[in-house]
Amino acid sequence: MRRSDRPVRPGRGVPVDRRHGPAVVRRGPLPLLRRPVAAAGRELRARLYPPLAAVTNRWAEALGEDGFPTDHDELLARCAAVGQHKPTPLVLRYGPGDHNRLHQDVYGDLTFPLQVLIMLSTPDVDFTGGESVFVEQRPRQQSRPVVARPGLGEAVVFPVRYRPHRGARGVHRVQMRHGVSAVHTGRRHVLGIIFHDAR
Ligand SMILES: O=C(O)CCC(=O)C(=O)O
Ligand SMILES: [Fe+2]
Repeated sequence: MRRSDRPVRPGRGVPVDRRHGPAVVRRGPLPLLRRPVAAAGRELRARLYPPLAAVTNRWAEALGEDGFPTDHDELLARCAAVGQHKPTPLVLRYGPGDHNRLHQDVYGDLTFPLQVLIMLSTPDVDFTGGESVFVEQRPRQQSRPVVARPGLGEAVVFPVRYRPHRGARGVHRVQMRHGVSAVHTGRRHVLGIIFHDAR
């Protein structure tokens, strides 16, 4: 199958709730992906990949897992070999009331462990609300939230599923999910870059 510029699927991740009067309409943040954005997303993805692969390979070593190729084309070839052909970079648009439930962007057997979001709007000017939320789940502990408010053009790099943590009994996985708190006013645009393709 040819890789296309179409978004993977509407509202990557899990749908958000959006209230229209008395009815609750469930829909995801609107995926907007036009050709130039797709091309920019692909180039960014390839250029951001090598230093992140170096980090994930240190993680893999610490956790006793298999590592990842140092070249993004090689990762995409491995994705294709397991049926993951669809490109995943996506521009998401959130309007008032839109949010994104806590989720993990896993789209097949092959998951590259880090992903990136790049803020395309100016917080407090273009929108209010709409914080990026990350929740860590450590074994036998209560969940720990972390909130990020990237400015226009700023990026956040975060784990797709888990990160290594050195505890008293060695290195273990700390699970992580991410989402977005409700946008109160305005429009919030984000470029989401996931390095593995989707099934
Ligand atoms: O809009 C955001 O801050 C995060 C969107 C998201 O779920 C992603 O980029 O995977
Ligand atoms: Fe996501």
